[in-house]
Amino acid sequence: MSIQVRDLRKTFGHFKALDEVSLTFNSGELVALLGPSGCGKTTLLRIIAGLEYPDSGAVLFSGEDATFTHVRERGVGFVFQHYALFRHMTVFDNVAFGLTVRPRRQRPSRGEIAERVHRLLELVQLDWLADRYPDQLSGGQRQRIALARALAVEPRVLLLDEPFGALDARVRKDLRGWLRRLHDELHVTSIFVTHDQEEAMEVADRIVVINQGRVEQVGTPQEIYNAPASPFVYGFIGDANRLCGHAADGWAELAGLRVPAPEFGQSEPRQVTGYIRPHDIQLQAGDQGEGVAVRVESVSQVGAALRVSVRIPDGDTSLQVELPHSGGRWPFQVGEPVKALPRAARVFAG
Ligand SMILES: Nc1ncnc2c1ncn2[C@@H]1O[C@H](COP(=O)(O)OP(=O)(O)OP(=O)(O)O)[C@@H](O)[C@H]1O
Repeated sequence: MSIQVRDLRKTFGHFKALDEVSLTFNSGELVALLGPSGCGKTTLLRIIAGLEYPDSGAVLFSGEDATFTHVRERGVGFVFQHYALFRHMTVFDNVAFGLTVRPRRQRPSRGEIAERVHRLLELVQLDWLADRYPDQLSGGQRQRIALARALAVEPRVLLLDEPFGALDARVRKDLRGWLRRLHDELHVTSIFVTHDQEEAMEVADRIVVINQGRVEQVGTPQEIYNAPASPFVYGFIGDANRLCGHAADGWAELAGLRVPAPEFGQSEPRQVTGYIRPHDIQLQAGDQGEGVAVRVESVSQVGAALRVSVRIPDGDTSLQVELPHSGGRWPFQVGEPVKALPRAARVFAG
């Protein structure tokens, strides 16, 4: 099922939590709502769920207005960060819950419920825990059971609010891969909230970047990473060197680095801010050749990459550079003069 939100606004007192938010979530897509704390992600998710109503604007499910449809009638499944499974119920009964509380006429038979619960427990690979109680599970297992429980009622939409937020880094990483695979199997339209850019990049088909209640950019993880639409997105997604300078005649001068700036064709210099990814800077040993002369400040190896910090002499600007490194001796030593040449940059006014 597709979901559309149109011109959503929501205020709490004088505070604008959502400001003219319009988005389309395609049927069967897995979309991440990504942004810093307090930007409005959860408010948007709650409005889609029917747990909150907007001040104005509309929510459409498969093209039909569902803005004020009751949460029970929307056919949504939820998983929250601290999803309280019923402590006095076994895993089996927790997953069966949504089916057993249905009115008699809509309720599947006991046999059908048992079959569906076991199928879901197999899907989340925890069938062997059916008789345990929530207190006897790890945090990661609890979230998988919470997901099985949300899926039991065959929701048309799955909404996940920081589902792995409370888990440690290792378990989070495992569960991300697992969620992606599960989604590929089920294709339920799913929206998940996260403030973790790596999680969004790894799991989502598309990412919606939100800042202060407004949509900054929507795109695939590659689009968002390779072509950030605003300084905010540059600062929020991936690492970037941020440099101030001036631009005119199609070129920008950023702390001594000269980069193309085709949007600034005017002859009067304008103040700009440029962003350069660490892996978009080339380093060449010595003081010959193209680029700006810099000095190596520090070198460290992180996995298969070499992180080099270099200092531009006229001022106190440091550049972070990332180079692939397959082992062996480091090509640059601290204190050495090198030439830095940016291969790609993006320049914004101001
Ligand atoms: N019921 C409420 N009453 C007053 N203010 C609220 C209410 N719910 C949310 N807010 C405010 O609206 C803003 C957006 O909140 P929201 O929970 O949507 O942010 P978020 O992006 O999900 O943040 P986080 O990642 O920290 O959960 C916040 O500043 C929050 O304090």
